[in-house]
Amino acid sequence: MQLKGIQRLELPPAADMHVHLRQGELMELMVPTVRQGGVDTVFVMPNLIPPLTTVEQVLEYQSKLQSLAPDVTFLMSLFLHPSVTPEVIAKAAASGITGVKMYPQGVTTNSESGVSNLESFYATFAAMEQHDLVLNLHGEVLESLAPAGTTLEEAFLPTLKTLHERFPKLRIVLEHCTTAAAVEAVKACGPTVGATITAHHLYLTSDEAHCDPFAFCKPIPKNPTDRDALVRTVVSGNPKFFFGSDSAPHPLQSKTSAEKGKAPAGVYTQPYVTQLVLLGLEEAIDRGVITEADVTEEKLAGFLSQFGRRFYKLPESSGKIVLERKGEKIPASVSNKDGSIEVGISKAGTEVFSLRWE
Ligand SMILES: O=C1C[C@@H](C(=O)O)NC(=O)N1
Repeated sequence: MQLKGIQRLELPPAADMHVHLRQGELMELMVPTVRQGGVDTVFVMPNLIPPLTTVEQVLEYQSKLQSLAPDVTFLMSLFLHPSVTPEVIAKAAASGITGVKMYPQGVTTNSESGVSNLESFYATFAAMEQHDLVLNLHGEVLESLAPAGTTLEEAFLPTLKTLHERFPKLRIVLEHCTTAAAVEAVKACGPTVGATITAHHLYLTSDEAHCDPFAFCKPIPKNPTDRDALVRTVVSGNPKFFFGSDSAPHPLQSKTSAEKGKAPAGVYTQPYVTQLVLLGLEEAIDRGVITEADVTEEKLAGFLSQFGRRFYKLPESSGKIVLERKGEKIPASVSNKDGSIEVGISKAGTEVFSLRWE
């Protein structure tokens, strides 16, 4: 296959192992965009207001999502908090909850009740290891804790190693990894440690993220070398790395009216998420970072669909998505019927594959 020249491409539906679907009216607008982007399975983040710290809250949220999209599989997570005790973990496992997300306190959107001391959660992690729940890490330290010259993500990597050594059977996902160093750190761990890679970190760098509010997110995109290391990882066929878009919608108004550098963090990619991964690879071919021969259907299916399902112990999807070049361009935004909520989409105006389900 020659990605740049190909007119039609068939793939298994994507499994997007890191999504923000929000709540209320914004959730109602977001949920239908999951399948629009070619995705049939999502791992849903719990950083709502208030954060989802009880099994009951998570199950109630799941049933709302499920009623909005009966044909999507919603894998659910708890927000790591002192109230998530080993007893809560046992109950979560019995209720079909998949994972627990760790947000360092204050590092990103709705993470004010996040974690300031990981060691205080070791009993919870031991229970997660015992009940086979996944630990999902927002792998960054607070700016005040990062040594000069190190990224917030690189400063977190020793913690990943410590957790893996201490809990070798605990499945851990380093979410939305953005640096070559993070890729190497994940490779150095055993098979219980994996990582998600987003679409937008395959095409954004810090230059764009600092001047365009629609490219601003956490972790901040890094330099071209890091971006290109992520692209190479996607086409490497290494099953430790799988797709998780971190699609993070914020009302357009909050992005455009914020003072420079103060916009809420989050890049919204969900309605075109499969196409945006392909676009990231196409741009990398143009830059000479990878070649046409590096991108095969097998590797795309592995990264987008199979590796994530395998890590989460799910069966493969029986569905199919078809991507065709028809001159479709990404619209500027999605909005609800009465226009009261509008969310800007990443890479608006760019020509991408059209996607349909078969
Ligand atoms: O980790 C996160 C959270 C997300 C959000 O908006 O919830 N936005 C981000 O950019 N990164």
